[in-house]
Amino acid sequence: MASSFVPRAIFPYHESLPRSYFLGHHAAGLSKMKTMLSSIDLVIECRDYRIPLTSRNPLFEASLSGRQRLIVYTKRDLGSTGKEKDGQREEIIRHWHAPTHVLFSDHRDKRDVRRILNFAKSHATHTNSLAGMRMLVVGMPNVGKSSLLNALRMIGVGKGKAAYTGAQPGITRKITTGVKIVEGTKDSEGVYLVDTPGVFIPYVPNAESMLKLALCGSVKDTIVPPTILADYLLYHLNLQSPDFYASYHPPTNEISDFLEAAARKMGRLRKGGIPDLGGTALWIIQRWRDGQMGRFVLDEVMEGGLEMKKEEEEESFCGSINQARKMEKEKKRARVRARHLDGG
Ligand SMILES: Nc1nc2c(ncn2[C@@H]2O[C@H](COP(=O)(O)OP(=O)(O)OP(=O)(O)O)[C@@H](O)[C@H]2O)c(=O)[nH]1
Repeated sequence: MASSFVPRAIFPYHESLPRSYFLGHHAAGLSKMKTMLSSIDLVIECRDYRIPLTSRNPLFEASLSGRQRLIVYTKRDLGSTGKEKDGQREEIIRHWHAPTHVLFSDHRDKRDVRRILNFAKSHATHTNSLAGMRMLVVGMPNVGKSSLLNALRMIGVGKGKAAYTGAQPGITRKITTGVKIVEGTKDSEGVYLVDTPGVFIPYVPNAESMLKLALCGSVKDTIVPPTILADYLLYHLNLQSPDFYASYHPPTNEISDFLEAAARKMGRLRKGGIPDLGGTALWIIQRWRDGQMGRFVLDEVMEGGLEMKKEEEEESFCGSINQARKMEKEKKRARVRARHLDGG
């Protein structure tokens, strides 16, 4: 019965989860961004509205400082239902970043896109450059950079898609040439936006952050086992409301029961009628990513939350790529040694 159901208060710790997804094209993209910085007037840094703390990449702070920044929290439609508590959350987030300007966006909402465009235009009037203004859009993989670029171009100059977008991370691999998003005038060439590849954090400070990033699509779906990810989603669904999955199963903390019932209901069966749990897990996760299984935020947003996050990063050496790689290798070696000792 729903009334007697008690959701899990904490999610079990999964030590074996990978904590790194820093790929070659992430490192290459970041170094190219640094070399371009002198010709850039404004950096638009995208973060995911559902994980406003976890999708912050300290590498951008370290590498792209010295340029004015606009922080855009993307995919607002997937984390907000426009209620009072959403407004309060956004106020706290604005407060975290003051005096840096913050905007929230759903790339299909013209008002949101216009707000970003207006910010770019007002920045351009202060730039006073005959050659036009160049902006860089940066952020974690799959956060919605290319979708935002396309939306700005459509509203700004009425032109169609200039960048590929996709449900998996890593669609943009290279830095593009600038795309016009605001027409020029007799005094200026207009505003150009440069798309960049998503850059992942060198070392994720804890296993739960990795689960959040994976759930929001920042790492490929092959990196974290889908049933663990679906279990993490179930944990959050239960904290919000088990009603979100009422058409598949009554309230439960048992991921295998839930996936089995959903697989049977959707006819996702293997040979011999065995439920396809992995495939069903991915399907459920995708439904949540599409906003069809509740719209909510995974990070706890509170005053002082950003400062606490920065302290956590410093403790876990998040800014040091080499150290992170070394730690990851050492952990792998320790796991292999432990397996040998167990005779496995
Ligand atoms: N619901 C919703 N989906 C969005 C929004 N912005 C982007 N998406 C979706 O998120 C996915 C990733 O978007 P992209 O624009 O390709 O992300 P990216 O940051 O350029 O990805 P990389 O190529 O990894 O750098 C796509 O499926 C988009 O349709 C948004 O505001 N709301």
